Amino acid sequence: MNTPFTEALTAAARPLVMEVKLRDADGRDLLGGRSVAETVARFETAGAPCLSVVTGRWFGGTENLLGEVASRTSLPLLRKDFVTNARQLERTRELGASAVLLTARLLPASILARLTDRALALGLTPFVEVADAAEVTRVVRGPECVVAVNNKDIATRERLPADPARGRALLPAVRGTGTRHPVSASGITSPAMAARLLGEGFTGLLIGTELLRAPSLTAWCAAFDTARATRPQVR
Ligand SMILES: O=P(O)(O)OC[C@@H](O)[C@@H](O)c1c[nH]c2ccccc12
Repeated sequence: MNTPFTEALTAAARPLVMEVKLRDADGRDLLGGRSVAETVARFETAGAPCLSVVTGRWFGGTENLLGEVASRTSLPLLRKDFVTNARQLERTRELGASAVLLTARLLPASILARLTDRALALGLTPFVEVADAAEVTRVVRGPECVVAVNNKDIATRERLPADPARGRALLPAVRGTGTRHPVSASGITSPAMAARLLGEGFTGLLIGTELLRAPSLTAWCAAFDTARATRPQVR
């Protein structure tokens, strides 16, 4: 099943899910003096196919933030939060998202399966985040999900540096779920790293901090395009 979120990601020249996140895990501001509206406009101008909105309060988010972003753009939106029940999924839909983060680390297998079913029934793409091989085995309905490898550890509130080797090791298992959208998420810190992950076989990337902090998004995207063009694709 294709949804606006997966369609946009598949069709994108640059398959980057650009993230609106107000603060990092230590409470430091990430918008750099820009308003939410300006941040959304900046991502749209850079050609983002879809956006992620962090509503989790660890990162300064609220449900209102998702509503605000939805009122500013018609791009498909992913809600990133620690969703644990069906009511939150309904609310996510009401607020205008088209995809929702389900964090395998936080959810027992039966709950992950139930929330995946419920999200799909509501027309939301499950964006299932995994961090190890055991979590990958708990993904259900893989062909209808985005399956994202989180390069950071949510158990340490993502404070430690990213481990891109994790994605490389897990990619075959992630593909084995049947997903058409293996994504690499978190801790992507340069255009070269982003290009390398796509070269390794990820079909999309989720990037927050690095793009929010980039002095020029145009320059970042140009460097990314150059890095991609000079890297052979290994598939
Ligand atoms: O800013 P980064 O390192 O590019 O990471 C983005 C995103 O993956 C991160 O914000 C995130 C990963 N898992 C989450 C769960 C809830 C909220 C946010 C997140």
